[in-house]
Amino acid sequence: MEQPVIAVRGATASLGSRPVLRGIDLTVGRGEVVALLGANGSGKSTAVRAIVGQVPLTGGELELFGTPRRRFRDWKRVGYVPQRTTAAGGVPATVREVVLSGRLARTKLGPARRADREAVVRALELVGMADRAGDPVAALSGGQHQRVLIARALAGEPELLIMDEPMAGVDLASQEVLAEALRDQVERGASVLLVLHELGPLEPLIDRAVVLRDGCVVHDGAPPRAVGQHALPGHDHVHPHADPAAEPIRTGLLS
Ligand SMILES: Nc1ncnc2c1ncn2[C@@H]1O[C@H](COP(=O)(O)OP(=O)(O)OP(=O)(O)O)[C@@H](O)[C@H]1O
Repeated sequence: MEQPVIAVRGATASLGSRPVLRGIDLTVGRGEVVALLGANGSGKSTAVRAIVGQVPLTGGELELFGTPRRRFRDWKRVGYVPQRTTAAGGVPATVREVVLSGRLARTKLGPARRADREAVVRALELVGMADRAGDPVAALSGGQHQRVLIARALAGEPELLIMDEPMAGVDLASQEVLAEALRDQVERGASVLLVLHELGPLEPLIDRAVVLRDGCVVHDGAPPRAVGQHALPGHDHVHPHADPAAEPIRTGLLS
C-alpha cells in the first residue's frame, strides 16, 4: 500500500491529568478525505492538535508523510485550520495579510513574490472573499473570519489539509462555497482530515469516517448515513426533547 500521509498508531495523550486519547489508530491515505466524528469532548480536537504538534503524545506513534512527527519539518506540505477562536478577531491585520501568512513556510519570512500574491488571490476567490481582501479581519463576521482562515490554509497549496470544524458558524450558502473549495483541493490531489460535527454539504466528498468516543476509535469505515442524529455510535443525547410534538430540526448527524 502507498505510504499514508497521516499514520497514527496507539496514540495516547493527556490534558492536565486527564487521559484524552486512549490508544487511537488513524490513517489518511494519499488523496483520501477522512472525517473525524464524535460527541463533544470525545477527543477530536486533541487528536488533530497532536497531529500538528500542539499536543504531545504520551505513547504510540505518529508519522506524517512517512516521517516520525518529531523529525517532520516540511510544514509547507500541511495546511491547518484550527478550531475557531474569537481571539483572532482582535488581530489588527487585513484579510490579505492573514491569508498571506499561510505562505510563511514557503516565503521563509522573505518578501511576498508574485506567486505568493497570486496564491492569496486564488485562495480568497475559492472561499468567495476576494472582494474583502483589503478589509481588516476585525470587521468580519464569525463565518467570514472562518472563511479567511480556510483561505489561509489553502494559500499554502498544501498536500494535506487538516481542518477542525471548518463549517462551525458558517451559514449554509457559505458552506456550499467551502464544499466547492474543498472539492477543488481534492481534485488537485490533496488529502484531507476534517473534524466535523455533521457531514452536511461535505458528505459527498468524504471517503471514510473515524468516530471517537471517550478517546477511543469506535468506528472506522464508511461514513454513517445521514438518517438522523441517533444513528451514530457515541452520539450524546444533548438536544432538547422538552416538547415531544416539536421534533428538533435534523441538520445532520451530530449536531
Ligand atoms: N486544557 C485542558 N485541560 C484539561 N482537559 C481538557 C483541556 N482541553 C480539553 N480538555 C478535555 O479533553 C476532552 C477532549 O477535548 P477535545 O477538545 O479534544 O474534544 P472534542 O471531541 O474536539 O470536542 P468538541 O466537539 O466539543 O470540540 C474534553 O473532555 C475536554 O473537556
